[in-house]
Amino acid sequence: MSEKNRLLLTAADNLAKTVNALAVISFLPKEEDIVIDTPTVHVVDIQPEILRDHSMVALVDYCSNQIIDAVLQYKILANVDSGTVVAAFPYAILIYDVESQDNSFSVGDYAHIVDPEALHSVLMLALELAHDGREGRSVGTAFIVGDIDELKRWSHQGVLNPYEGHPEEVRDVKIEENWESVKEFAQLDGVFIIDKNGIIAASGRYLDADSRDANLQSGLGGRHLATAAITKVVHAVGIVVSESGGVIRVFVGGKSVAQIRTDIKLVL
Ligand SMILES: Nc1ncnc2c1ncn2[C@@H]1O[C@H](COP(=O)(O)OP(=O)(O)OP(=O)(O)O)[C@@H](O)[C@H]1O
Repeated sequence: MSEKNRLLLTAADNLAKTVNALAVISFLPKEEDIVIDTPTVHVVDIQPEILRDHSMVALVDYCSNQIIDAVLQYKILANVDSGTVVAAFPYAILIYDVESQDNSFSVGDYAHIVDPEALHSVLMLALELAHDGREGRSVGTAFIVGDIDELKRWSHQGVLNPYEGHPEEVRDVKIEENWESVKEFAQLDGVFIIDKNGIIAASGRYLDADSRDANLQSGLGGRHLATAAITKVVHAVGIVVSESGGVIRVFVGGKSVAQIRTDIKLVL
């Protein structure tokens, strides 16, 4: 690690201790030879060097965009929704409040619809799918979590349901050992429907809610429209992993309530 990066990380550590931060989010190259006291999260898949000769304004713009994306992912990975983090960039150190307006989405906000632990698990899974895809290919799917009787009523099976007849313990999204099969079935056409406690009822499911009224940003296709539409008629939270965009969107009440860009990846 260059001497400059070592200094930046040490300064970030000191600042983190002063403001009692939850973590240092490091946008510096990850190397093993420096360990700081504050828990550190490394951001990978970024190329800050591309901004080496840019203006101060461009740098600030870059840092603020990156920190918004990183903190949204950090909130999911660490399962926190309040507190402060310190971000260390090659050019700057920022103190950032995880509750800031850019990151106001919080799993607990939807506890009246979905068990927060179940929603947290689905978001973790969505992040893994968005980052890693499946067998080298990007995968798009959606998880609709909520009132399962209503979800069944507003959807139908597109292909045979691979979860049919299986016991709850292999259908529970809160159990990490079950994620491998979820990732496998995410390649099927259609979506997952999941009850409010995180028990998967079906995958390969086609949503029948009328999406003609869904008012989403242009460029979003059938999967996003259908997910938005079903959350308007059913007490449910919809999480879409886009196959084409590297973005996870969360829908409630027919509207997008969070947009998580996944072109950067955090490593704890
Ligand atoms: N009503 C629906 N219910 C379930 N799945 C759907 C529905 N409509 C579309 N899909 C699924 O979404 C897939 C992608 O469709 P489309 O490209 O139009 O969606 P999109 O919103 O642009 O998603 P992405 O960003 O992942 O490409 C389809 O192949 C189909 O599997």
